[in-house]
Order: sequence, then structure tokens, then C-alpha cells
Amino acid sequence: MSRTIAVLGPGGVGGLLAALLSRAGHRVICLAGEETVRALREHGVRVTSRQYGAFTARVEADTVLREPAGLCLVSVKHGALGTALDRVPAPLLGDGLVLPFLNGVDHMAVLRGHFGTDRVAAAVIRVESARTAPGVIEHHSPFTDIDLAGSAERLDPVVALLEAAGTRARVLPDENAVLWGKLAFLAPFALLTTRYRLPIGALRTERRAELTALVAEVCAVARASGGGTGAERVLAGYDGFPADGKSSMLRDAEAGRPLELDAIGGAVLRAAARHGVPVPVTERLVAELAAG
Ligand SMILES: NC(=O)C1=CN([C@@H]2O[C@H](COP(=O)(O)OP(=O)(O)OC[C@H]3O[C@@H](n4cnc5c(N)ncnc54)[C@H](OP(=O)(O)O)[C@@H]3O)[C@@H](O)[C@H]2O)C=CC1
Ligand SMILES: CC(C)(CO)C(=O)C(=O)O
Repeated sequence: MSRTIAVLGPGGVGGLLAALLSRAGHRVICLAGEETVRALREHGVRVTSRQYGAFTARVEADTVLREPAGLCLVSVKHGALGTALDRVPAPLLGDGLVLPFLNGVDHMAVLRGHFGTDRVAAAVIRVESARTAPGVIEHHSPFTDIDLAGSAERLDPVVALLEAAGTRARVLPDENAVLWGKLAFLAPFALLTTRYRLPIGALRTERRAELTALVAEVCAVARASGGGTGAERVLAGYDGFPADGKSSMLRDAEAGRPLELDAIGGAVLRAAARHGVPVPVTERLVAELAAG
């Protein structure tokens, strides 16, 4: 069934999902600043992908949501979340479901403050995708995997819609398991690839001992937070990742954009302090990255 889907922040993640959903027959309204709105209206979303090939998808675009949408995907960076939410008046969304794809955990409270607790379901995406210009997306990973947290009854139709658009998607019952499962994988990957300006292939061989120590710390924090996977599984995930894979944090650093350091490293440090988990490697890396 065709749905109206709003995408707040049509960048690496949001632009790819907008294009896939539009290609699958849904009405997609991208919400962004004026320059990106102009580009999207002019040429749609242009995707080059290792998984889906090259294609262009027409989407609608606006600076603010002006009509109800059944689904609202949120895919801005943490630093932009507060102002970006002005583009989605909560009453207009009505019964619509909000799915945030931001890395980290702290955005959930911000979104629930804006939309109400029940409207927002935790979601994570495993993908490597970058916006190289407004409406131009380079999707590097040969996979696009999504986990949603909540009841199967409510989320199975969303899984069906995402799978019909070409992603892999599943529902898990526990929100902490979903959010911390992703953060346990992401945080060491992001902090170390960015600190040493290396793709994952070089990092996992040249910096193995530091990677292993950091994964052990972050997995301990994730476990204490009620989610997360074992360290061996995380390391195996890095070993299976395409060698030229980069984190979105490394891409931000390379482009001179602000890093999501507080949302990723800061979230691990705060949870570690709450649960009394020692995290000396994480502390050092966050301090080194903050120092620039
Ligand atoms: N990139 C990746 O591979 C992955 C990223 N993530 C997470 O997903 C989230 C998004 O990352 P990513 O897609 O890389 O980010 P990008 O920087 O590629 O995209 C962010 C988008 O948000 C838009 N934007 C910025 N400010 C506003 C605003 N005020 N209102 C509306 N739109 C706005 C940008 O517009 P404009 O186009 O005009 O710049 C851009 O389209 C992050 O939390 C990241 O950690 C998770 C998994 C993988
Ligand atoms: C590590 C990766 C590429 C995995 O999805 C990611 O989520 C990110 O860098 O934001």
C-alpha cells in the first residue's frame, strides 16, 4: 500500500531511504533547508550505490511539513536536531510514526519531548552512505540493514514497507538492545577511524590492540545499559566490513564538519559513569578528538 512518508534530513541516510521508498511507489516528502529543497525539486535524489546501482528518484521537497504523513523518518545529525524539528509540527503528524536513524541514544528523549512518547519508535540503520552535494547520495556499503524496536503488531507493516523498498529490516522487542547494539558497534569504529583517519580495513590490522581494548570497554557499558552484543561479535563485524569502509564521523572530519562526538563518545562516557564501568581508552580518545 502506498504511504506518504516524510524524511527530515535527506542526507546520506535519509536521502538513500527517500530514494528507495519513492522508487518503491511511495509518496516521499523531503524536509530540508532551501538549497537542498531547490536541488531535490530540480533533479530528485541521485543515488550511486554498491547495492542498488545508479538511479534517480523523484521526491517532493519542502522546508516544512504542511500535511499529515503516516511515517516520518528523522535523519539529521544530532547538532541539527533541535532546529530541524521546527519543520515537523507535532500536531500535523497526528497518528504518524516517527523513526529516528540517528546514531547514539540521547535523541530519543528530544524526539519524545517534541512528538510524545508513543509516536516515536527507536530505530537504527547499518549502512555507509554519504551526501556529496544536496540531493546527491553515494551509498558505499553492499548492505542497508535496519532494526526497529517495539511491538511486532505495530511495526511489522513498516518492516514490510522497508523490505519492499530493498532494505533488510526486522523488529526487536527491546529498545535498549537495539540502540546499544548499534552504539557498541559504532562507537569504537567511529572514534578510532576518526582519530587515526583510517578506513576500517587499515584500522583493524594496524590498531588491533587498541580496537580490541575499546570494544571491550564499550561492550561492558552497553551490557550495563541493558543492551549490546559480545565483543567477539563486534570484532567479527569489523572484520567482515568492506576494507575501505569509513564511519560517518570520519567523513565529517574529512569534510571539516562538526563531529557527533558528544552523541557517540559522550553517550558512552555518561553511561559508563552512571554504571561505574571503567573506560580509560574511551576517555582518552574522546579527549583527543575533542582537542582536534
Ligand atoms: N552516513 C551514514 O552512513 C550513517 C549515518 N548514521 C547516522 O544518521 C544520522 C544522519 O547522518 P548522515 O545521513 O550521515 O548525515 P548527512 O549530513 O549526510 O545528512 C544530514 C541531512 O540533514 C539535513 N539538515 C541539516 N540541518 C537540517 C535542518 N535544520 N532541517 C532539515 N534538514 C537538515 C542536511 O541538509 P543538506 O543536504 O542541506 O546539508 C542533510 O541532508 C547521524 O546521526 C549519523 O550518525 C547512521 C548510520 C550510518
Ligand atoms: C559504522 C557505520 C558506517 C555502520 O553503519 C555507521 O553507522 C556510521 O559510521 O555512522
